[in-house]
Amino acid sequence: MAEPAQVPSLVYLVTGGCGFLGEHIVRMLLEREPRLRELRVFDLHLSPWLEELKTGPVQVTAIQGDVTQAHEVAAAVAGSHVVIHTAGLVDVFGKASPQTIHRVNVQGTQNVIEACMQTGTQFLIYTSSMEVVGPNVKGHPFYRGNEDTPYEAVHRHPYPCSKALAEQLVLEANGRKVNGGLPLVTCALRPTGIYGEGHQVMRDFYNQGLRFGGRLFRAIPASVEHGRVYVGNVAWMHVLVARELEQRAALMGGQVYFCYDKSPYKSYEDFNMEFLGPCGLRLIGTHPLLPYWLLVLLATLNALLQWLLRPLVLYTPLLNPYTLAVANTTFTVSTNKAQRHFGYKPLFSWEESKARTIQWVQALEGSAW
Ligand SMILES: NC(=O)c1ccc[n+]([C@@H]2O[C@H](COP(=O)([O-])OP(=O)(O)OC[C@H]3O[C@@H](n4cnc5c(N)ncnc54)[C@H](O)[C@@H]3O)[C@@H](O)[C@H]2O)c1
Ligand SMILES: CC(C)CCC[C@@H](C)[C@H]1CC[C@H]2[C@@H]3[C@H](O)C=C4C[C@@H](O)CC[C@]4(C)[C@H]3CC[C@]12C
Repeated sequence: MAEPAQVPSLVYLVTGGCGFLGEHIVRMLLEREPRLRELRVFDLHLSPWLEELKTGPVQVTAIQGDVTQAHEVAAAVAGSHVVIHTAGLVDVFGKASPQTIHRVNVQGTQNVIEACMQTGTQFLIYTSSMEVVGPNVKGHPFYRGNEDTPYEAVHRHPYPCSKALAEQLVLEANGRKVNGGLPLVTCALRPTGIYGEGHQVMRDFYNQGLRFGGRLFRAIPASVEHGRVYVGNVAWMHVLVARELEQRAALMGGQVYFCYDKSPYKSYEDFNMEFLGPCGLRLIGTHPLLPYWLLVLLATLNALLQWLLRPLVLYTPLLNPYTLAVANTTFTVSTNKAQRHFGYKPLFSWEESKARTIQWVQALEGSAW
């Protein structure tokens, strides 16, 4: 006998749903979650494209709100079956103060957890990050590691510190009783460097290349491997976890999963050139054009300039001591934990991921960016 038609009955909430990853999660849910009755998109800044999503069969509710405001979070969470919490300040460039990063990423996550407890929402998926693990302050490489690989996760920068604290809150909340007496089931997903349509850093590299006559100048040794993952596969993993978490709560609850796909291991710059090259840019140099000590000096000068200019203007270059250190430290993952625990397989091949990203960069040419 055919399966009874699944009556759309579920309410999902995506915090940060208007961001780079959030938008892909929202669109993926509408395309691939047939049980959805309502999709709530909660964000500090609502995007115009949300309006076009309101014409479909699923009720799309746009909620302008701030995760640091507990009452706003509780109102958005109330009545939802699943919360995907991806809102956050992804700042390694000094745009926000350490206090603000902590308030949004840590206190905001605590507010989401408390809202689930108070309103009886049982399932919470948190978008964590590779940076919860590393690279650490000692610059230790993490080479083709997995969720169980021993690694000294020691951080000083506000962003990785905030992600580590937030992830810990989410995992510790697993099993606590929500209103109504049922257990909260949580898990955390750790993407490595996400790329794809809408990636701001990729835009910055592209615009920098255009400013230098189509040339980018190598600053990172080609031997330093960085793990990257396509945004569509990260979104797909979120959708899959949200679907499987109820049936596999005993196995998946309180777990962390790296987000991965078949994207090749390359240096950060060489990987970017997979997309920027076909769009006319050239990476000059087979080795870094400047010695590392000079890059450290330039990065330090950038940090000093940022501090001096802050009362007048926000100066946030790509190169600073932290980004230089991260870029120069190998960090790649090799795991199949997500496949073993909930049957994850990348939705997009490397070829498809590459083609989609190139198409997006090419469309940037005439854009206002
Ligand atoms: N981009 C990456 O490479 C990457 C890698 C690993 C993990 N992550 C994580 O993925 C998540 C999304 O990252 P992204 O790259 O899409 O960033 P993004 O900045 O594009 O999206 C974040 C969204 O959160 C919203 N937001 C920020 N502060 C808020 C607040 N106080 N209240 C409500 N909404 C708020 C922003 O408006 C934005 O729409 C983050 O948690 C980040 O730590 C990103
Ligand atoms: C030599 C300099 C010009 C460095 C330029 C590259 C630099 C801006 C890149 C290199 C590595 C990038 C980070 C890495 O992909 C992982 C993450 C974790 C994620 O949670 C947020 C983004 C972040 C920090 C990337 C930011 C940009 C970085 C530092």
